[in-house]
Amino acid sequence: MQINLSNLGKRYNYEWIFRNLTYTFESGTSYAILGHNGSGKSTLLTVVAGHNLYSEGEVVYTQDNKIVAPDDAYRHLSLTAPYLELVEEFTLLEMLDFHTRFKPLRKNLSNPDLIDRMRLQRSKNKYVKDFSSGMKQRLKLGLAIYSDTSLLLLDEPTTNLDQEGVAWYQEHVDQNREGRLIIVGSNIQHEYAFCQHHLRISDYHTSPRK
Ligand SMILES: Nc1ncnc2c1ncn2[C@@H]1O[C@H](COP(=O)(O)OP(=O)(O)OP(=O)(O)O)[C@@H](O)[C@H]1O
Repeated sequence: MQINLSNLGKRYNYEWIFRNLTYTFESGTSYAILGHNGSGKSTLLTVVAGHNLYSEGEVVYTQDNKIVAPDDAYRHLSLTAPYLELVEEFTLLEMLDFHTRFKPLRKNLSNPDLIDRMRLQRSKNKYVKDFSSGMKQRLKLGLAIYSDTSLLLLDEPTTNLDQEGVAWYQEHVDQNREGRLIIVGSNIQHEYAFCQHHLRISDYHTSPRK
């Protein structure tokens, strides 16, 4: 997946979050969107994911040299973010069955294989609502990283993870980078250390922002 942003701008009410953003995210490359709290990292990620409307400019998605209609872009992407909820009423096995009906897994992994990779074997019949916050984060990351998508969007990926969880994230994202466009929204170096390019969202502010 390649994404071209042209003069992109997003406004909430009368406040411009970013403006005049022209940038190309190349396929097979990893990018970090950097900026202080409230600078607009999540806003840009949700706009790129098509979950949030932009106010001006253009977003063009290209896959294998063919333009992807914006309404179809969601088929090619996976996103994880603190504000996205899991289905709490499912057990882990039910959650995976549900998710993989819409988003098959990479590398012909089965659902039990993914549970092994997430190191959640002992919790396969546990309800998601009874997971710890770190287990929920590992589940969200596992679903995103291991979905068979060419665009991986990671917003604050190590939220709620301990040191072992951070190492797990780094290992698994590294094993699943090849050929994919990855965009990380973050302020924490260990979340985006693997990214070749950095986009500072404050470069696209129209005035100082709090
Ligand atoms: N739905 C909304 N309506 C109005 N303003 C919003 C909305 N969502 C976000 N904002 C504003 O947009 C700005 C950017 O928020 P955003 O969440 O994108 O920042 P961020 O860089 O991801 O922050 P953080 O590092 O704290 O997660 C903030 O001023 C925020 O208040």
